Amino acid sequence: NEKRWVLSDFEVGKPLGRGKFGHVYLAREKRSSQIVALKVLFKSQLKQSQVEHQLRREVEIQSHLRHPNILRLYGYFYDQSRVYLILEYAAKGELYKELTRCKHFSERRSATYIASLARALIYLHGKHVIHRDIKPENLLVGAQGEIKIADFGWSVHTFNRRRTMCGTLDYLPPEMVEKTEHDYHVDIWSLGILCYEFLYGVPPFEAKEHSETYRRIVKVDLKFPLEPFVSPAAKDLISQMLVKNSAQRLPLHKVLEHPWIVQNADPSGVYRG
Ligand SMILES: CC[C@@H](NC(=O)c1cc2[nH]nc(NC(=O)c3ccc(N4CCN(C)CC4)cc3)c2s1)c1ccccc1
Repeated sequence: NEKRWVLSDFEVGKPLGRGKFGHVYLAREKRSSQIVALKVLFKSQLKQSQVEHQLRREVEIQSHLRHPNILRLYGYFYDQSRVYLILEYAAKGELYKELTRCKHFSERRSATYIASLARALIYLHGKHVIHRDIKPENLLVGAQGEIKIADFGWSVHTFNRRRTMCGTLDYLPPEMVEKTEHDYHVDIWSLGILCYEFLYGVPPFEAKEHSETYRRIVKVDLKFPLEPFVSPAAKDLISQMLVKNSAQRLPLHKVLEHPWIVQNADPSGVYRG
């Protein structure tokens, strides 16, 4: 959008949350009265972490995406000290807070979210984009209860490679932990981790020490607790996604055809409780 936005185009409201390098606020664009989320990032912090290129990529990628389960980026602007991203407002907030509150999700709710995310990833991969950071903290919930992938800070176009990694190891597949080459199959692994965490409330390879998590990931040391009860079909799907050899992970379109998804996911992609 060639429109040049400025801060005075918006009435800024309450803070909605915070993340790396800044905060996000509820805001209203004055001319259209459209409600948006205004993400404000500090240039100083971006510079000292050398992530300006990553932010440019996030903006470039997310601004061209159009999918019901991917948070829209409408535009951006900057001033002396900050960069502002004009984002779609997800009215039901952060998914991980809901997961913390519920402890774990039902099979229907989990399957509905996993199906929506599989469709969003099929769309992304079709555009040669890998998200690479699919985890509860980067998922939001829209007004109708639909799940939305946010924060494309770690996404890349498949032709270029990646550098160092920070944040939780839990979601990293073996090839990223072992720093070997990787491709869009990493998102299938993360979706399997996410499915497990939705159902059990914790990621499968969680451990006290990073070194222990690392060992469990590369070994694919997958165990299913006895509580809460989870159907064999769900375990089968997770086991077909958390496969060390990335080429053998269940392709996303097969995830959508899996019996557990077919029998449990709400076709509308919205969990109505
Ligand atoms: C995912 C992190 C990322 N966040 C975004 O980009 C974000 C983009 C974006 N769009 N809409 C959001 N909505 C909210 O954050 C939100 C939070 C709580 C809400 N409720 C509170 C409880 N109540 C009962 C219902 C309403 C409603 C909406 C967020 S966060 C980020 C990264 C860096 C810096 C700031 C933010």
